[in-house]
Amino acid sequence: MTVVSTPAVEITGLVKRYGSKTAVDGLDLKMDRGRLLALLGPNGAGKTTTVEICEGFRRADSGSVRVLGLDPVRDGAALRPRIGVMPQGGGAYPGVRAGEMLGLVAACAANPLDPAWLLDVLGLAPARRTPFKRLSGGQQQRLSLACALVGRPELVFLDEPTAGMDPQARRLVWELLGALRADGVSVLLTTHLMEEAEALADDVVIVDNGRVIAEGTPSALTADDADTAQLRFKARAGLDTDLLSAALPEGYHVKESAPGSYQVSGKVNPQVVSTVTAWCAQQGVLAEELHVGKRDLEEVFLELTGRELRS
Ligand SMILES: Nc1ncnc2c1ncn2[C@@H]1O[C@H](COP(=O)(O)OP(=O)(O)OP(=O)(O)O)[C@@H](O)[C@H]1O
Repeated sequence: MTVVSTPAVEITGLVKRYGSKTAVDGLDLKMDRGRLLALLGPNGAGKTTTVEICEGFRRADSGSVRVLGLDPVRDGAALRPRIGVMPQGGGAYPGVRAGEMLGLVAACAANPLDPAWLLDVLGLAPARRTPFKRLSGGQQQRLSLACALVGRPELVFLDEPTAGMDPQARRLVWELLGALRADGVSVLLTTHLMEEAEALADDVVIVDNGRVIAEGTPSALTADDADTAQLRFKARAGLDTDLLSAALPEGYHVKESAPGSYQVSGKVNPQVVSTVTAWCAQQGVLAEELHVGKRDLEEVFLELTGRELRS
């Protein structure tokens, strides 16, 4: 007998308005079990709203949302023990100690992980007696992650899990998320850090203005059309790209994909690089961040929207 498992998350035509503001505007998303999916987008794109609807904290205005095959509002009681939630900003009783808080959450689960082990893995063992309000922002975030994971959820929602963490703490969290994924846990995280999405995700969904504007594996999203390395650089906005295109061999074309970000289409060779830098020098312009190679997710976003991801 073939067992067809329902997707971890399936969203169709999701719409959510706050007054006259449409935060989510017809969003479709499907996430299979055992995947780590990063919902990537700039501030205000609708990521948190989407995740909160999946968690059952907010109601959709229209559209359909299924989490592990269940309706997050109607079937909330059945769903809650099976999912882990790390909300943006976290929160706890200010006086509760880190270890006590995790112990309390663990006590509510049928088959919890060992809280002491989890504190250790997340670098929180030395802080286990520290009251929540005295933990650093990054420690509070890690404790919030520990609380989301201690009940061995099948699916975890993490809203900007590493926001405000130093690089070392971020590395610990990335390692733990990698281990979860290896164990077959499904993870949906939101981020506006493209490095995070590239480092962790099996699948990336880029949202902007409440809609999906691109989706796929990180390598599919960043693959160039011609499968060749391309040349990109930054300089002051408004360079005469027609003039620069004319200076290049036939078939090459330069476009300003966003103010001050330039992209040369065509296969890069040493002569093209030298012509571009020489032409900029003639204009008295410094070509900065000269980059030959595949696009990264930041550049994919820039090309799709003409805006920086971290706006
Ligand atoms: N409770 C609310 N009342 C009114 N507007 C809201 C509310 N929550 C969110 N919004 C608006 O809805 C839009 C989407 O917000 P949301 O928090 O879902 O985006 P986001 O992608 O998670 O952003 P960020 O990366 O900043 O967390 C934004 O314009 C936001 O200002």
